[in-house]
Amino acid sequence: MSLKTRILGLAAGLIVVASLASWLAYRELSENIIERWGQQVAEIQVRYDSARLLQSLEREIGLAKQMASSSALINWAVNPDAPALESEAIRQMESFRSNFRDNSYFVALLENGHYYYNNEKNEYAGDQFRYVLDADKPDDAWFFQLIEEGRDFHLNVNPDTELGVTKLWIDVLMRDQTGQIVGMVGTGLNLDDFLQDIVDIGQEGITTLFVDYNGAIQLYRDRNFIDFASIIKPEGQKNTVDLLFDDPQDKQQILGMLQLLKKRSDQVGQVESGFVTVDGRKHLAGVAFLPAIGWFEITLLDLNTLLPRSYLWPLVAVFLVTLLVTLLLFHLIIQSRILKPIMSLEHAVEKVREGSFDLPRLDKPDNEIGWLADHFEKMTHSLGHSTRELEAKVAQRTDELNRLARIDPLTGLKNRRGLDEVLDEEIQRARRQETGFGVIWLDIDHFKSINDTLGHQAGDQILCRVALWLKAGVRPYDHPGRWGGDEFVVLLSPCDPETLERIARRICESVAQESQKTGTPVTVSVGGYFASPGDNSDTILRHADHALYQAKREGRNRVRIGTTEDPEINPA
Ligand SMILES: Nc1nc2c(ncn2[C@@H]2O[C@H](COP(=O)(O)OP(=O)(O)OP(=O)(O)O)[C@@H](O)[C@H]2O)c(=O)[nH]1
Repeated sequence: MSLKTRILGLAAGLIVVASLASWLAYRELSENIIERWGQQVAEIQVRYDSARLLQSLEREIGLAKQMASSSALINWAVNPDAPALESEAIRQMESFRSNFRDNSYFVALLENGHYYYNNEKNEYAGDQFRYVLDADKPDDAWFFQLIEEGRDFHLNVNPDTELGVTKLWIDVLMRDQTGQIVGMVGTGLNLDDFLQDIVDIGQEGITTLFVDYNGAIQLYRDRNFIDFASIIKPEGQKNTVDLLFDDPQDKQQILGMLQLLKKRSDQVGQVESGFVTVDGRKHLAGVAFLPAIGWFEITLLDLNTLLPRSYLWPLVAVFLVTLLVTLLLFHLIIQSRILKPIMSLEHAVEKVREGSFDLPRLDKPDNEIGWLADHFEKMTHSLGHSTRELEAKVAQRTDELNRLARIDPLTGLKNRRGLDEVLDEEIQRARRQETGFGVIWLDIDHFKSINDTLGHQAGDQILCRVALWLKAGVRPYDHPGRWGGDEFVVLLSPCDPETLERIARRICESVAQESQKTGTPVTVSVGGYFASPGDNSDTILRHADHALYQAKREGRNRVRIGTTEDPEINPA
């Protein structure tokens, strides 16, 4: 796998991991934010709803308490059979009726159980006495229960079957100067209007309900859940708040909150909150205690409706786009700053490996890779320079060796190999140009005895001298050489037979004359042969050697020129 693929794979892997981590962090964070926000909203909402409820009830409760402390009503309750007191009391009741929001009231006397009532239509004018409360009638149990409990104030949601109305009743006990209970007064609020105005305010995602000390539902948008006549129901038969929750843990949680708030009832404005599931949807529940009426307010916020997670999707989109742009930028930077320079460097290394020091243009970014490329370029230049220098030296040495391999070390003339090469060249040239060339073969006479008498070193000296005289006796473009031992060969080109003979004689004579001057006279026997085009080296050398042999045989120190018709060479 290439480096590019690996780096891009690694980058993609890292980005996937980062995205995953970011997504988890986003989920955790968004949940956290929504929860914190929800808790704040729940607390504000529960306080707001409580304030709205209390605001709408406070005036009615105050009026009802005022009515309960009216002396005309108390006096009458103590003496219910006195007609004067009754008419004064009814006058008082009617004056309160016009002040109550519902324009209705009720008065119940403990002494005789008489129940008085009039409504906003003044339907029972002059006939306010409606019926007698019966302790044995379940519908009237509320009255006797409240009297027994001795609670001075109570809110009660109850249908009055006698009157055919369902109201939120405000019940206040009437006491005489000694504190004895003498009756009960109050007013009612139309339940449907109340639910619509205070409880079911139509805000999507927000549910408000009120429960009493026992958790019995007193006000809720769905009337079927309301625990009517709660006060007279035994425990276990009440419609309690846990009916709303499917999860037993939620029930426990809410009931726990009610207990806690009840304990802290002296601390004003306390709110508890927690998550619950209602109708399969997660809600945040805010709970507050309303000591003025002895109820709890519960506000349920459906967070998915109030703040759907889709609101945060633009954030996710921004994140994803940023991620993609980052990946693209990362790719471009890695490509231009690392991968391209590395690839151009690799290409250059490959060229050097193949023996070429002419580098292509290298990418050199201002980083470690660029510096490496620069070092490599300089190193390659100096390597190329040294290699060229070395190659030149090797070629020079090789030429020198080649030259030395063709030179006789003692005399400095061509050796046998050198002579062979020149002979081949001359044979070729003769063939090409259809011209002949001359060959001289000479041998020092009696050289063995010179060696024997004067010594080998003196012999060498004579060989060197003969070489010098030989060189001096031929033309600059001729090729003198030492064939081996005391034998020398000269190739004459261009040449004709006359020149061959003339030069051969000149050599023979100059050796004899010059050696005289040295005190060690020597002579040479010389064989010559004029090679014709088409002659090969064997023929040529054999003829020259034969001519030399003849010169020797005829007494030495003489020249013999061989011919192609020589019967001893060509016996046929
Ligand atoms: N000093 C010296 N002697 C050499 C060298 N090479 C060969 N010789 C000697 O040269 C002599 C050649 O003798 P030949 O050519 O056979 O005989 P010659 O005595 O010259 O007699 P002819 O040729 O018949 O006149 C031998 O004794 C070799 O040992 C050399 O490099 N230096």
